[in-house]
Amino acid sequence: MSGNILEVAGVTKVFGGLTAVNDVTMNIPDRSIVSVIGPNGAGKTTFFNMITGIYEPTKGTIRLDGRELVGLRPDQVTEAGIARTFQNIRLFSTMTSEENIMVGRHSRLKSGFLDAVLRTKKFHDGEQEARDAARIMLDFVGLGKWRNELATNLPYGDQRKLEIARALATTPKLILLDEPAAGMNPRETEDLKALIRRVRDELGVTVCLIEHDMRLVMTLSEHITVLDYGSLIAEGKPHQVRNDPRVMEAYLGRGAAAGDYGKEERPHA
Ligand SMILES: Nc1ncnc2c1ncn2[C@@H]1O[C@H](COP(=O)(O)OP(=O)(O)OP(=O)(O)O)[C@@H](O)[C@H]1O
Repeated sequence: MSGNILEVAGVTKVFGGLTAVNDVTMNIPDRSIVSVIGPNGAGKTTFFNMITGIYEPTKGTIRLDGRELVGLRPDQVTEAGIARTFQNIRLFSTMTSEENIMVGRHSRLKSGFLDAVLRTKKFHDGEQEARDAARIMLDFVGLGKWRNELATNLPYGDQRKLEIARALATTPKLILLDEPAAGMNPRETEDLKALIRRVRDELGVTVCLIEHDMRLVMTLSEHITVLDYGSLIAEGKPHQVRNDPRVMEAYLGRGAAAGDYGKEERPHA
């Protein structure tokens, strides 16, 4: 065993004439918290989309615990042990918090279509298991009191936590969070930071985030990978990346302020 939960080697994605991700190699150690950063359009989301099977890489390999993921569908990647949240909230607004998580749990249910139609014992057992798992996850993220509330009625920060709970309900080995702090106020961001640490420490789930909030990235990450125009331009511990001239140039070149680069691009609450 290499000690890496994920090994991405030489991954490239070309859209027409544009190379969105260019020959990126990145290893994520098991049970670590790591970040992928970079200016807008650097290729971060495309990178996540390749890991999760939404896009097939033009080149390169992606291994989870030694198993090749390239060629798998998104649901098969979830089944293999990778969960994710998206940049924009993607909850079902007409469902309760609990139901939103049960949907996330779906890929783990063993009963099939016929079991559902015939309402077999297997179906009921599966349904109960999904409900129990949803409650455990709601309690874990501190949303137990919102169990029967429509997702759309939850405060913004709690909706983002609900998305994390839904992803965790698939019992992943690795969770990818795409801009989890976007739009959060400082108190919500602090809460989020504590939750991400608990996901790793208490559930043993490896965390990889894309994030523009540099304060969060620098205080939470054990390792940071920096992309610019699709290429990896720097990586290392937060203090190494923060002081890397290539990183400063990548951000400053686009008019960001030193020390807080990237942040002014967000409409902050
Ligand atoms: N499906 C697609 N077809 C064509 N071009 C795409 C597609 N998806 C992304 N791109 C392009 O690839 C480049 C990288 O985009 P991507 O969304 O991965 O960047 P990002 O680093 O996540 O940016 P942001 O921080 O703004 O979310 C951009 O130039 C984008 O326009």
